[in-house]
Amino acid sequence: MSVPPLDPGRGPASSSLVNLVADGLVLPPPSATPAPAVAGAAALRSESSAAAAVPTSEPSAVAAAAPPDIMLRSGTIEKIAAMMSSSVGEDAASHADQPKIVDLATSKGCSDPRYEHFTKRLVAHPSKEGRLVPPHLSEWTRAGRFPSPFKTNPRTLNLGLSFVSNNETILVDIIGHAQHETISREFLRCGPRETIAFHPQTVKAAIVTCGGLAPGLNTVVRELVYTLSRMYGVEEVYGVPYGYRGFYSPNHNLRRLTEDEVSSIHHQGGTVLGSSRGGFDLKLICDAVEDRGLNQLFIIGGDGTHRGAMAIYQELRARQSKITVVGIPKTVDNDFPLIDRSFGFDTAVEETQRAILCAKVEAKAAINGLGLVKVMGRASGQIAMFACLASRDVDVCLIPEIPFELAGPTGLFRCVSDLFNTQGHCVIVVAEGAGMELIDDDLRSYGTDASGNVKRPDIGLWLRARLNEHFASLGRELNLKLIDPFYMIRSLPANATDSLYCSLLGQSAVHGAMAGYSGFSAGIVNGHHVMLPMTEICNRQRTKVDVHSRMWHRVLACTNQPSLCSSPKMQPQPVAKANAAKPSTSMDPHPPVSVSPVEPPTESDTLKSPTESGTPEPSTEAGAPEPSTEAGAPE
Ligand SMILES: Nc1ncnc2c1ncn2[C@@H]1O[C@H](COP(=O)(O)OP(=O)(O)O)[C@@H](O)[C@H]1O
Ligand SMILES: O=P(O)(O)OC[C@H]1O[C@](O)(COP(=O)(O)O)[C@@H](O)[C@@H]1O
Repeated sequence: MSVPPLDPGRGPASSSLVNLVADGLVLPPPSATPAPAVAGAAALRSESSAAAAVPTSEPSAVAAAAPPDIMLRSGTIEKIAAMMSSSVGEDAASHADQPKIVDLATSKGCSDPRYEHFTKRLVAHPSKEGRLVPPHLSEWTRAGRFPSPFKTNPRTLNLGLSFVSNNETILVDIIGHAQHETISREFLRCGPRETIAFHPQTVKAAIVTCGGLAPGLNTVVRELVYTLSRMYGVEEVYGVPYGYRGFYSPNHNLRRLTEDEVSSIHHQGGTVLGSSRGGFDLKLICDAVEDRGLNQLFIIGGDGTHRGAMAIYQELRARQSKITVVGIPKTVDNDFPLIDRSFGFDTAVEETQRAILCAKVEAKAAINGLGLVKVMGRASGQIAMFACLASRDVDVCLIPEIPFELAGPTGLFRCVSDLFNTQGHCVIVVAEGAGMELIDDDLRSYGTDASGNVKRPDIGLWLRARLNEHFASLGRELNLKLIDPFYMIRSLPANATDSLYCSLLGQSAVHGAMAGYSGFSAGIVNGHHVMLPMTEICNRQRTKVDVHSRMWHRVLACTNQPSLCSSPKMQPQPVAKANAAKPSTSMDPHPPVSVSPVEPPTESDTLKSPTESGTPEPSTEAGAPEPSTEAGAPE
């Protein structure tokens, strides 16, 4: 594929900020430099010749990358208010699009009642720290400045209309309160930039997929290849086999990825590149990247992968390499911090519903039928929670964030008995990390996987054994069917929603890399695609279900399940603040997989037998007290 000619012409002034500058309402940045004139495509055959042709100096490159502070002249608010259409005051979404016209210092002086809410509620963070801008190559190396090929490539000419400026941000904290102002952090918006940092013919991109599978991995890979190649004219894109180790392993070669090669991969589940856990060796990876002349890395993975990507970014930056490191968040568990949701989650929930329906059918067809469905989610109950809500066929949802008891008047055994009494059957969904507080300390974990994730006993098998034992001891019939769609829900190709999401993620990642941003991940926040600095991601814990949230209350309303835990010290703690940063910023070589959100149970809490830890149940189906059962070791 030939490289589209590059043209020095400027694109249309798409940003409202540009118009405000033109109108003299917003002061331009002191060092704002017009886009450089470029001789033409021939002059850009190599980046070095292009760099010579373009009057690129370090300060101007920085100016292009770092958004200027926006200063407002006094009285500006009124002028802007007068300029804006009357519809703006009525639509919260359009407010969110215009956060920066608010000046905290002068907002009180805004007399237009239409902007009262606007100034109170949607205030961009006044400090620079609140504007979470990802690093840019120009901060440590000589970044190129080239006009985007969108301006002249006949196939993408119209895309020039959708350029995004470095001043467009998305507010993170968007819930307004009448009583006080909401000061929001901002992320830089994704999208094609007018000026790019790489000449497309010099790009040597590599894509790697790490960790567990998620629906849509191949769709992301395909979109990365297509965006690089079709939108920018990049010719060299490589796939790294089997995760991080594929960068340096003598047993595997990088695989050239062309449009033809990847055109149909989105119809397959899994990842055509292969994936793995473990194998992260910072020096070997960075040396291999430099030796192979790679200059754009697209790293698709979860929180572990991102800690690795962050380390790679930091190391390459320290080496002053002109290499961008871009992450794309992946985890089927949907517990990646900051983003609205992770790709593949929707597909996984949809597939889980099928298992739930199957459980329901089996349960209803039997005397005292119990359908038990075990789903993924070692630290977070997101899949279980959303699948329960979506299917509406579940009686009990068990998640890692909420401890539960088996015996006693509020325990699971009693709850199941009651359901048999009232409706003759029941359906339970359990997330893999749930119930760990019931399992003896020595059996709760058995080592770690190659990435350092703690291995847990199978809660589905364990619960089945306990329930069977309990009902057998009562002499009461139980027909329990354990349905384990564990790997089935993540090995599918993406559904339509996830597929679209994956495509946009791939495009966002490429636009950011071509613009010269690094150490960031493309993600969706409040419905908009943004660049999340990796520091922000790596300083946060995985997202957990907040049991005091409205979403969990919806689950309780949907399942009608009682509290399954009477012990006050085992009550779940509120999630202090969603996406709250960890106190420490240090890299954690093997991040602990936190399963229990409450203080670890003491020995007396650990289940020896249900009756030891709970009150005997007052009645059985026949009205007699249920005898105790023995809790054995997990299977
Ligand atoms: N703290 C870390 N620092 C560097 N690399 C890590 C770290 N944690 C995990 N990795 C690497 O990231 C890759 C994927 O990690 P893993 O935890 O298996 O999946 P995920 O990224 O989905 O959480 C593995 O190759 C692993 O070695
Ligand atoms: O058997 P594997 O490959 O280790 O995967 C199991 C784990 O993968 C997960 O889906 C999460 O994987 P990631 O963290 O890599 O996204 C967990 O829910 C599950 O415990």
